[in-house]
Amino acid sequence: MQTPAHSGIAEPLTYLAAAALPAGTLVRVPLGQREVLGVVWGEAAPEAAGVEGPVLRPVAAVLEGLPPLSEGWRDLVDFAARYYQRAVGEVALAGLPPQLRELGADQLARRLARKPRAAADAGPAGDTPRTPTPEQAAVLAELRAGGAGAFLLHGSTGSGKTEVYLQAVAERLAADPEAQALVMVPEINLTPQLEARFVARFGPLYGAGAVVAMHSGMTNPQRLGSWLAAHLGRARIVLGTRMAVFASLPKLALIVVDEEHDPSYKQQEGARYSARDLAVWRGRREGAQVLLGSATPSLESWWGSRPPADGDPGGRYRRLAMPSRVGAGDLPAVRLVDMNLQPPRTRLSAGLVDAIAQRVARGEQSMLLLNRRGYAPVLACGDCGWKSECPHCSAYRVFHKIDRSLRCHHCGFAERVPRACPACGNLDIAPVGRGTERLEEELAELLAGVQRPEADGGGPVRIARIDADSTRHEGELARQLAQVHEGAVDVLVGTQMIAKGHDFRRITLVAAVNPDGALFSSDFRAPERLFSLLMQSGGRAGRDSAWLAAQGSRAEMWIQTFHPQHPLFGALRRHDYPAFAAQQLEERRAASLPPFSFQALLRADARTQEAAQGFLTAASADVEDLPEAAAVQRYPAVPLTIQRVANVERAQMLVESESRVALQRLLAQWHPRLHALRRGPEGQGIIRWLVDVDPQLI
Ligand SMILES: Nc1ncnc2c1ncn2[C@@H]1O[C@H](COP(=O)(O)OP(=O)(O)OP(=O)(O)O)[C@@H](O)[C@H]1O
Ligand SMILES: [Zn+2]
Repeated sequence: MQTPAHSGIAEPLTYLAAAALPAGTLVRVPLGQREVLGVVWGEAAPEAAGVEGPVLRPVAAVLEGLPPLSEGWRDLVDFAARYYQRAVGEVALAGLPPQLRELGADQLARRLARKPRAAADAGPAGDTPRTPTPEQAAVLAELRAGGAGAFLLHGSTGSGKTEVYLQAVAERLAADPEAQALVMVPEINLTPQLEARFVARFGPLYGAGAVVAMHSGMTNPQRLGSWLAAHLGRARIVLGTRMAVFASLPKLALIVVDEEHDPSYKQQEGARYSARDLAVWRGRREGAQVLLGSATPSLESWWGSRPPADGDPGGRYRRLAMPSRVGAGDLPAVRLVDMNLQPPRTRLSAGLVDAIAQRVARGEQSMLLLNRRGYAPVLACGDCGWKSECPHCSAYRVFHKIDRSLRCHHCGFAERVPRACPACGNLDIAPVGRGTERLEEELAELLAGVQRPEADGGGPVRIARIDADSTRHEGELARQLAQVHEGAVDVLVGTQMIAKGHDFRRITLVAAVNPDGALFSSDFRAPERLFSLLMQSGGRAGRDSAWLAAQGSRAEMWIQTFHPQHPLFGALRRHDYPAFAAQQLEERRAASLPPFSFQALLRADARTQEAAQGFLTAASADVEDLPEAAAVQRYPAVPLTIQRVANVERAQMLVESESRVALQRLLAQWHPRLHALRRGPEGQGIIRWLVDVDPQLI
């Protein structure tokens, strides 16, 4: 069961039961004054059956009708808890649907008695498999022959990875009438298309209930429904986000991790697990095949799938490749615009505006990427130098013109834009820099004279914006994406939300307006993220090669940069992920960074930066005596990049080792000491501390 957070109780608690309960049984047990959900984790050691100490309390109820959670599932939870330094109960509970916690035994029995949806209502019209391209066929053959184990599918954007997933799943399910598949995607609401495809493909075969979704956008009853269907074996396919890695799938045969490089597979609170890494672990534990797919694999997975070479046995994953686009289309031609050669303060180069205008006139769509929402990141006074700082965070509040607000994107603090400078009264306060709102506005001005083709009804250019602001309301994102797919939009402006996975058919030009920021970040993973973001967004252009040819058009990716000589752009121009990866791995090896070393972050939040750092420094000294300490480097405590959020000071300490085992051992022994430290004088003023194993953001 879930014990109170940070109580330091990491192990299961012991209860009395009238008869032996098999491990994995779901029960209700008393905890303090409450009755909570629990999972029987195993039999208590005889001495725990308490000669001394408190009298054991009995189990309150057994959730009848639910088969016990499998040993494989419990092992997964045990491993995740140990590896990510959390309590077993916390991880187990996080892996179960929230509503299961609230239901009593009777309520659950009633819920289980409810009939599943009839197999007849198969939902939308079916979707027939396509004849695989030669590359798809080769990959499917390797998967068929490959058996259990992990595979990395490196497939270009538009190479038809989705079709490979669909057919690999179909083969598994057809081979065994009970087999189940788990398909994970980074953010399901970004790809409503995909869910529809799976339902259309498998609904007619196995009934409407055969495909269930699992993600945080669902209501609690929906999540319980999906979980039960999977646990009881009624669902054959679970399609979900990172949380789905904990789905109870008694007959799991295949796990697919789409866009395996995506940072959203890493949970950023509570147990900070990587769903991708757990998927690989789970596949190995359960003898299931694991298929990781991406056009730009994470460097960890790329390195992990290297072929054997002399003296090197190679990686643990088998690498599969689909370099070509379906329909023999080309990847977009990459054009770098040297912003040093543009007139000062140019935001959109004349060449780019012209290229967009031409495409609008031909009835093609363009897409502009700017990874910053709002109108302008800062509002400033030209007289006294006042800037729109957030009073609670070490960050500026962003100017949103639409509702004339200044909003902090870190703590949410929002105010109306002041009429005059709050510091000196000057009326002339101005936005500095630019976000998607402003880009949309400027674009409308620059393209004001452009007409759409008469054949399509003519009229002025239609610009749309997709970002976290424009899609705040339920269903809004799906509606806006549908508009783009229908061709009701000529130019789409947006943040990285528009870069991912969408199979847009009429986009022929993609532009990254200002990607330079990530080139010089202090986070060693920033170039990797930038490269994949650019590759991914470029991949939205020219996906329908037949239509493109009929248009007499070419797909292009434009990049505005002040650093056109940067090697990252060189590799991007050639669509050469392997070259980029090789260069990055070289640097990582030289600097002993992952995947050549293993990291964890110890973080402390406190009222003052001194307290936070002091706690970390003391924590570091506290493990000096451990035998592993020599093999695990602990760097000095430093403030986070955004050091203060909502009046809380944040500091972190990087912990690194070339030995994963040494790092894990040290962390395990550190845990109880950190709890003790928190209670002591060094813990004064500490609000919370946490450990992030294999951190993605440094
Ligand atoms: N064998 C095939 N025959 C015809 N069309 C196909 C085939 N396989 C895939 N397609 C089509 O090709 C397009 C691209 O496929 P898909 O979206 O799966 O690419 P992807 O590899 O997932 O790309 P990305 O990484 O950019 O998301 C889709 O419209 C898909 O329907
Ligand atoms: Zn703030």
